[in-house]
Amino acid sequence: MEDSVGQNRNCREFILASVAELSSPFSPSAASPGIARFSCDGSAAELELELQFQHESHQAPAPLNLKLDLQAAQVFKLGPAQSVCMLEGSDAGKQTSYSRGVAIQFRNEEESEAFHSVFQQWKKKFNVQGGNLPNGTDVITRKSKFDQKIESSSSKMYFHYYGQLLHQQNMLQDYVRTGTYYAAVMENRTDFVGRVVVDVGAGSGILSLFAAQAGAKHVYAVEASGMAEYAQKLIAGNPLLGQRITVIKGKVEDVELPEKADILISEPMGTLLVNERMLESYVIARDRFLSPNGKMFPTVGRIHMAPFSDEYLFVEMANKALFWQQQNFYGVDLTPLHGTAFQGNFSQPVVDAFDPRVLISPPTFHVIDFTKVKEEELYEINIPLRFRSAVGGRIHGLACWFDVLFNGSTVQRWLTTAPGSPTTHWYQIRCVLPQPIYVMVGQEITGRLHLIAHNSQSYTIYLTLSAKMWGPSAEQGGILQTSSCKLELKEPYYRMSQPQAYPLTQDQQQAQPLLMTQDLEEADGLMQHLSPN
Ligand SMILES: C[S@@+](CC[C@H](N)C(=O)[O-])C[C@H]1O[C@@H](n2cnc3c(N)ncnc32)[C@H](O)[C@@H]1O
Repeated sequence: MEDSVGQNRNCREFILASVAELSSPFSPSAASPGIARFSCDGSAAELELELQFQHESHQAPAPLNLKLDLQAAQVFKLGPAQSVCMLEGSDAGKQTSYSRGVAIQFRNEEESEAFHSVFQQWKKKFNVQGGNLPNGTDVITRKSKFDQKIESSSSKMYFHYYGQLLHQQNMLQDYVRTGTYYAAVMENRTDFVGRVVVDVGAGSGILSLFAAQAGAKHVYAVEASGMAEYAQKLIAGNPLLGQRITVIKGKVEDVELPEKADILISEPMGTLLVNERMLESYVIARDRFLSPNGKMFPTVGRIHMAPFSDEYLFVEMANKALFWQQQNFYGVDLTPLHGTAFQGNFSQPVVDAFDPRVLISPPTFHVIDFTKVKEEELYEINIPLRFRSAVGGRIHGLACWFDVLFNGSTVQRWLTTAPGSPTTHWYQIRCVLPQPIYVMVGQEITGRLHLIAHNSQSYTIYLTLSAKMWGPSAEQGGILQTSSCKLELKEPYYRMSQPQAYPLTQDQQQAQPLLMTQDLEEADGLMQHLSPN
C-alpha cells in the first residue's frame, strides 16, 4: 500500500502531512510532518496495543513523540483529510472525558480512509479473545476482564502493596478478622472435609492453610501479587498441610484450574465493604470455578448506615481549611483557594473507630449476597435511605460499617466491623456533610447513598440527606433541608484517634440502648432467611 511506510508482524505505519498535539500549556507541539504507528507489544496475556504519533524530523520546533493506549483512544473525522485522535478516560464507563488530543492532517482523503479503517479494525479485533491481528498474526488473548476495567497504574500499585509481607502481617494480626475466619472454617469442618477449595486472593496463604487444617482434599491458592512466592514458601514449610495446597500465581480472572471447587474462601472486603473492587473478582471466581451447589465463605455482606452527630469532628474538618483564609502568607493572599480546600476536606471519608453513641437513629443496611449478585451490579450501588431520629440535634453526616456472614452448614458466624465491637483494621467510615441538618426527636430523615465504581479500584460516593425544617417555618408548610456531598472512597482521611467520650444530651442518653438493637433484630431475620433449606 502506498500510504503505508512500514508493515511488519506487529506494526503498521502511516505518513501524515502534519501532526500536532492539541495545545496544552505544558507540552505545546507545533504541526509538522509526521508518522502514525500502530503497534502491539508484550506477551499474549499482557498485550500492549499502542498508537504512536511522531514528528518525522527531530528538528521540529517542539518534537512530538506521543504513545496512546489504543483501547482508550478515539478518532474523530473533522474533514475529508483531517482528524483528531483523543485519549479517553471514564468514570465507571459512564461519563467520558478526554485528557489528550492529537490533530492529524492526512496527505489525501484515501489515506485518511485507510487510517480510520485500520484504527477500527485493530480496536475491534483486539477486543475479541483469540482474534487475529489485521495483518494476519494470531493473538491468543488480549487484556483480561480485570485489565479492561482497571487502570494499569492502579493495579500495579495495588499488587505491589499486597506483595509486601508487612501488609499481609497487618491483616494477619487483625485478631478479629483472622480469628473469625479461623472459627468459621473450623466450626464448619463438615463443609471442608474431602472437598476442593479455591482461595480467591490467597495473599500469604493463611486461609488455604485453614481450609487444609479443616480437612480439604485440595486447595488452589490463587494470588496475583508477588506474595504468591512467599505463600509458596509458607506452605512448603508446613508440609503436612502444604501437600494438599497448590499455589497459582495469577489473577482469578485469568488463571485456569484443573477442576471445579466445592467451596470458595476469600477475604475480598475493603473499607465500606466494596473498596478495592475485589468483590467483583470474588464473583468472577464464583462464576468460573464454583460447582453449582458450592458454598462461599463468606456468603453475604451488608453495608450498615446511620446518621450521626459529632460537632467535634465537623469543626475539625471545617477548620482544616482555615489555613487558606490567610490574606498575607509570605505576602500572598491564599483566600482564592479556601473554597476548594474546604470542599476537598469534605470529599474525604473519615476512617476511625467512633463511639456508637454519636448515632442518632437506628441503622439500616444494604445486603450483597455473594452467591447471587452479578458482577455488573457492583459497578453502581444505589441505596435509598430512611431513618427516624431518636434524638434532636445536628446531623453531620452518615456513618457506615459492614459485616459478612459465613453461612456454614454447622455454624453461622458473622464478622462485624460495627462501632462498639472490637476494632478491626477496617475501622468504620463517616461521610461528613459540609452543611449539617437540624432534626427533632422522631423526625424522618431521608436520602440516598450512591456508589459509582471507577477504574482505580474504588468508588465515588454521592450522599444526600434531607429532613423537614422544624420550628415556625415547618408549621407554615414543612420546607425541606437538604445537604449533599461527593466523596472519593479511595482517598480517605485516616483519623486514628481513640474513641472519644461524647457529652450526651438527655435525649441521647435515653435513646441509646434502642439504637443498635433494631439492627440486631434485623440480623436475626436475615439469618433465618439464609438458613440452609
Ligand atoms: C485482603 S487480601 C487477603 C489475603 C489473604 N486471603 C488473607 O486473608 O490474609 C486480598 C489478596 O487478594 C489478592 N488479589 C486481589 N485481587 C486479586 C485477583 N483479581 N486475583 C488474584 N488475587 C487477587 C491481593 O493481592 C491480596 O493479596
